[in-house]
Amino acid sequence: MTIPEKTLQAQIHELTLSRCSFAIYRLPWTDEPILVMQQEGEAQTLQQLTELNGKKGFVLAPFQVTPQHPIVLIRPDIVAKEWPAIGTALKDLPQFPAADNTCPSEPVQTETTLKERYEAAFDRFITPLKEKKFQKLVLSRHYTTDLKEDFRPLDTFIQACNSYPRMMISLCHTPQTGTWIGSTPEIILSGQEEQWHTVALAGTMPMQGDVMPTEWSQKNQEEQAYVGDYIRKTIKKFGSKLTEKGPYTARAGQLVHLKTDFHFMLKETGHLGDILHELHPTPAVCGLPKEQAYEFITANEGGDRCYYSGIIGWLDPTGHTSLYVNLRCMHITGHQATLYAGGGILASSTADTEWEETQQKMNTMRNILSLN
Ligand SMILES: C=C(O[C@@H]1C=C(C(=O)O)C=C[C@H]1O)C(=O)O
Repeated sequence: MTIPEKTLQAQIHELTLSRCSFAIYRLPWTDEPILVMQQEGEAQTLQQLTELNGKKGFVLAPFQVTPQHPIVLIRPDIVAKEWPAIGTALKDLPQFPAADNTCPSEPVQTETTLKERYEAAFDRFITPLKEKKFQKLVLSRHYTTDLKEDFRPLDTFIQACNSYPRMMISLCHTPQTGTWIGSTPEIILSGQEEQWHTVALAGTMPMQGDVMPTEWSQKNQEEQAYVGDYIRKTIKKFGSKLTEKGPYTARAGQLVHLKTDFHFMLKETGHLGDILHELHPTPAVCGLPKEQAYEFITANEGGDRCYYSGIIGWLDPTGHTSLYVNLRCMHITGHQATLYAGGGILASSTADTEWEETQQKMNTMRNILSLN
C-alpha cells in the first residue's frame, strides 16, 4: 500500500483524540483504503442488531451489548477512497471536541500472571464441557501493553495492510468505543442485491514457514463442524439456494484455519439486522448451545470482551455490505493497547495448547506493533 503524506498520519492521530466518529478500512485482496466519516455529531448508538435493518453506515458492535458498549453506527457523511481523496476530505473538517481522557493506565501484567489467570478460566470452562453441558465454549483473554512514544494509529493500519493481504483491516474510532485496530479473517455477512456470503471459520494451526499445514486434528475438525452446522441452520431461515464450499485450509497471517464458504440468495435486503441478530455470536466466538454458552461466557470468562468478537464493517442494504467478526484486534487507550484473542475449547482440549493458540493469534497485532 502506498504511504500517505505525513500530515495525514498526524491528522488521523488527532482525530483519535477527539469526539469524531470515523473508520478507515481495507478489504481483503484490495489496495484501497476507504474512509467513512461522520461530519457532525456522534455516531448513533443502538441496543440491538435488529435495529440495523434498513440502515447504512460503518458498524462496530460489541460481543455483548451493555450501556457502556452499545452498537455504534457511523453515518457516512464522507466516504473517500485512496489517500489523496482521503487527504482532501479531511482538509476542511470542523473542529471536534477533545475525547474524554477517562482511561487510566493499566498495570502491565507479567506473562506468568496472565497464564495463571488463563489456566484458572480454562478450568472453569473445561468442567462443564466434560460434563457435556456444552459441546463447545470459546475462551478468550486480553492483555495490555505499553505503546512506543511515537505510536501512530495510521502507521499500524498500513503495516497491517501490508502484512495481511487476505484480511480485512480496520481502524475505527468513535467517542463511545474509543479506537480499535484489527485485522480479521472472518466474514459474518457480505454481499449485495440477491447474492450473499458468510463463512464458518474455526480450527487453528500455525504456518510452517511458508508452507500451509493441511492435516487437521479431530478436535479442529469437530469445532469447525459445529460452526458450519450452526451457520447452515441459521442461513436456511433467511436465504434460499444455499451452496457450500469446504471445509478447506485458509491462511490468516501466520496461522491457518478451516473454512467453509456459504453462498445464498436473499429476496430482499431490508432485514440484514435480523440476520446478524440470529448469526451473532456464532460458535466461532461463543459456543453451543448458543444461549447457555453466551450466559456462561459472560459470567465466567473473567474479563470484558468489549468490541472484540463483535461485528465490524460496512453495512449498506442498497449497495455492497462487508461485515466481519472483529478478531485479531486491539483497543488503543492513550499510550497503551489491549490485545484480545480466544479459541474454541472442547472437552478434549488442553490448557497449554489453547494458551499457545491465543498467543499466536495475538501475534497478528503484536507483530505489526513491533514493526512500528
Ligand atoms: C476467537 C478467535 O478466532 C476464532 C476462533 C478460532 C479457533 O478457535 O480455532 C479460529 C478462528 C476464529 O473463528 C480469535 O481470533 O480470537
